[in-house]
Amino acid sequence: MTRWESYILSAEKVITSYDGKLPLHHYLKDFFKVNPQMGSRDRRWISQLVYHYYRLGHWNKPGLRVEERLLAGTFICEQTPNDILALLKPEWNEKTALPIDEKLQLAGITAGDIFPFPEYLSEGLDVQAFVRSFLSQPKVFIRARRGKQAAIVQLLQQNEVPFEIPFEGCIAMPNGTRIENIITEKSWYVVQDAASQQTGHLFKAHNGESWWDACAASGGKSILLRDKFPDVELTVSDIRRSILDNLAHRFRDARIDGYRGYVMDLSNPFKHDDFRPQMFDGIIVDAPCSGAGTWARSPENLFFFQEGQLRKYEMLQRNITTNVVPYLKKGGQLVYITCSVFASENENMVRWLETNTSLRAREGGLIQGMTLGADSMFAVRFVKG
Ligand SMILES: C[S@@+](CC[C@H](N)C(=O)[O-])C[C@H]1O[C@@H](n2cnc3c(N)ncnc32)[C@H](O)[C@@H]1O
Repeated sequence: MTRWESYILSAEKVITSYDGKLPLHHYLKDFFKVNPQMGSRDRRWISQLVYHYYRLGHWNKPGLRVEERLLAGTFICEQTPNDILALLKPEWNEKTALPIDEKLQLAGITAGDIFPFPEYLSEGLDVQAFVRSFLSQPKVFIRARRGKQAAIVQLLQQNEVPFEIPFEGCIAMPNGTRIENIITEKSWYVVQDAASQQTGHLFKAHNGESWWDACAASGGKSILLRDKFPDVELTVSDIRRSILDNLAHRFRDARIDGYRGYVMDLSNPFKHDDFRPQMFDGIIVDAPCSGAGTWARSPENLFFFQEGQLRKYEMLQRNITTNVVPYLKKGGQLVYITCSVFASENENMVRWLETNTSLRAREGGLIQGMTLGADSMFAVRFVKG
């Protein structure tokens, strides 16, 4: 058996045992841990094959074999000839540099095969660009902090790292760039997708105000808020202690201090001695969601997605947002964010909140990241009437 055939076999092994419950990169890590004989080149190729497989989303046809789909994925997603196609599908190997639409046609795959849910998408989304975005790994973005852009740029140039600056403070680099080895001072930057950085335009705080990042995760939005408004009083919460521990670690690296952190499940109405009605000037609800705007980074979620899951997210988003509104001052702001491109989690949720709560939408909408090689998100700023 050639090295390439054994890569295909290993990729098949991963795919047939993987059920989508763990993030794919964790699953692959565990797979390689129990297969220590595989070297770094083997690991890279097997991972790439598996990712290519999932990038084809919901494409299927009668009798489609895993190997056939792995080869189709490799043809569509790789831009240069490679040994796998040379051995197993030579007629495609010389065509890898063709435009993506021609390659899809040659492989007999349509955008609708990959993503058969266009009717659920948010208004105004460029569907073709969205589906094409699944077929390559997005870039990695950092946000330069506290006037450090020039110093970061100098380091990137010294290390011959190709980069772009799509807008002030945002630096895009090829995926896989080992930023931490190049910029060793961790407080100079945060890793944050371009779309996520853009949500900050809706944070219209005033210094001294009290803000609550209600679904804080590791604190990406909180750090953005504090960078813009260093004197904002910050409260953060999330559903699990381990998440807040990660946040504490990230805040230390970012030199953010003086905040209050709470473990809270906001899907049910709650009472807490430290939370009084109308105590916050601003609330950020970066809600749990389908994550569809980030599927180019995690194509396994595209593969396992079923439209029935949307209802669960819709209910969670309604409940979390409704449960935090009483803690917002009259005239205060709530920024609702998802990394989804589905209408039910985005504009339909805005309509529902306007009908069922005292929130009134003021500005914002869909942030399409595809042309930048970034994620897509949705963010709207409400004011409480
Ligand atoms: C999209 S992430 C937030 C990302 C974060 N704001 C950032 O910028 O990195 C959504 C977060 O909501 C949290 N979450 C999920 N269900 C929740 C619940 N019932 N109550 C509170 N938080 C919840 C998740 O644990 C997750 O960390």
